[in-house]
Amino acid sequence: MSIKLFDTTLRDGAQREGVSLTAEDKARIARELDSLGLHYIEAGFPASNPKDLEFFEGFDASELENARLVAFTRARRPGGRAGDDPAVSLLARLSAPVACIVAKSWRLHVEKVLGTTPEKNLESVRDTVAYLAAAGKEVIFDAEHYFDGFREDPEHALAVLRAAAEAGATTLVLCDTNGGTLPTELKAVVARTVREFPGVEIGIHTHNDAGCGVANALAAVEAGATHVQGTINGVGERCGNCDLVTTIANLQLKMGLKVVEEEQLRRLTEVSNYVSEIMNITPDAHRPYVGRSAFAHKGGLHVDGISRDPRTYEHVAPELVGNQRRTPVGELSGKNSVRAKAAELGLEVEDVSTVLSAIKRKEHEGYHYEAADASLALLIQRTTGEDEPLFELESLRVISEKRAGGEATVEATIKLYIKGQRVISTAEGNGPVNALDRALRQAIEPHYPELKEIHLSNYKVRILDEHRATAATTRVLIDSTDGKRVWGAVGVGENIIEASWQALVDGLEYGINGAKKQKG
Ligand SMILES: CC(=O)SCCNC(=O)CCNC(=O)[C@H](O)C(C)(C)COP(=O)(O)OP(=O)(O)OC[C@H]1O[C@@H](n2cnc3c(N)ncnc32)[C@H](O)[C@@H]1OP(=O)(O)O
Ligand SMILES: CC(=O)C(=O)O
Repeated sequence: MSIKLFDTTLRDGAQREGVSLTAEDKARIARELDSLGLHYIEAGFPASNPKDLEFFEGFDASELENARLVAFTRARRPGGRAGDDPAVSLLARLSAPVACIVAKSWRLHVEKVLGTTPEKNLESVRDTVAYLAAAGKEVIFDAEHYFDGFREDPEHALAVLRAAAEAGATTLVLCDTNGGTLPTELKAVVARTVREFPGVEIGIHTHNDAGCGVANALAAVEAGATHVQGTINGVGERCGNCDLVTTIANLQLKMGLKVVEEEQLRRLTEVSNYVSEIMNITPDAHRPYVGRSAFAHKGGLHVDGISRDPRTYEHVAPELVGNQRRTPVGELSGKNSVRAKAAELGLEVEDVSTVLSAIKRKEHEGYHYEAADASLALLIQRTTGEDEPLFELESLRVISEKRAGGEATVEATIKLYIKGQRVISTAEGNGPVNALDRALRQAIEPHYPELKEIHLSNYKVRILDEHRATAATTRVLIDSTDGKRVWGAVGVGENIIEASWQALVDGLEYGINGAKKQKG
């Protein structure tokens, strides 16, 4: 069975709250989706807004190697003529070779929203599809609210599809527009519809309002649908659409249906992250198959199993979808987790039990090493006596001053020994961490020129026991970067300056020693 993949990230996906794509963003995403081997890319609703029109007027559909470009519109208004309806006739003029037409298949909508009769609605469907087919377009027909419509009046829902098919639609797409249908019912309705239209391609378009977007699409394929619509990462209005990323992986790896080439499947993680990036959405680490945590094994028993055979705790190999296995270490880890993590960090550990006890003790104090590889590597080295501290601290002092009507100023003074030499350094900053960072760099940079390349890239504070109010323990996470890598460090204390200092020093020590090792 061959399945056609229809992506609507740029049309239905763009209806997600908070998303706004420029014509250039759409072009970039369209090229990326094309490289994934999708068959159709629905890039917008050109009659809706000037931005979508600009995209369709400016983008050369022949640039796409695999996919056909699709422009979307609604059926013409009841009582008129398709050629006179600007939202319909516009598609005939655009170069996109495929037109996707949405029309009502639920009587509630026909009567309440359009304020017309089922017969007039059928005329509108016939006229619109026939007009665009005559204009040389491949016409895909989206039957809006098909499952709700079928539940209320199956004959009417089927009549809408028949009108579209007779007028020249090549694919009839059954839409669970409100996303409330469950797989058992949906599968039965798809199977019945497939029987009614032998030889016609039946498609499925699902939403995720009942959490069944992907499950419903797969159920529809089992019932005979051969065209699947969805969006990358499931973006879409309300709770989103069927996630095409998960669906592609499931169709290919679980249902044995070859929908893309193997090397395209290995790009799934990259494409998912790329689309999140352009849409300015923080990628959910827990997305199936492609999330950063999708193959992260934290439980000690799990890491132990994985180290013997990955199939013990992985349903598929992460490499198949371009993802990778991770073994975050923490209080739930066992000795095998520490061995795996140390190997990942390039460290050798003989006495794993002592390191594991140190990690668990520190996590009990409030440290958390999952996002703090730098501090974890240093903890391992400190436990095994292999760390190389950059300096020895004598004291530090931070003064924050606020005068009435003026801005607050912060000054930090650090006294330390470096390579046997006592250094005193004072610097100002816009906050205590900034002032400490400046004073420390001033003191140690002459001895560690690598420091010039290292910058702080993120600073996060978390209060661990909020009920203790201002006496609460604070955990600080600092990310540092040398422009090529990013590493995290953690500090904990009742005093936010002390917690920040620990994370700051760990971040710099890990960065400088790593840079020295690389040079060496
Ligand atoms: C299920 C789906 O995802 S369908 C796609 C939904 N996506 C969007 O709505 C995003 C883009 N939409 C838009 O930019 C605007 O809503 C437009 C340009 C389409 C229409 O804007 P307006 O003309 O101002 O109408 P408005 O959105 O307020 O109301 C919709 C009108 O279309 C009619 N309508 C709704 N569905 C359909 C349909 N399938 N076929 C024909 N007419 C329809 C309504 O009856 C209403 O008519 P009225 O103006 O006579 O009251
Ligand atoms: C067409 C469409 O987006 C829907 O019915 O959900």
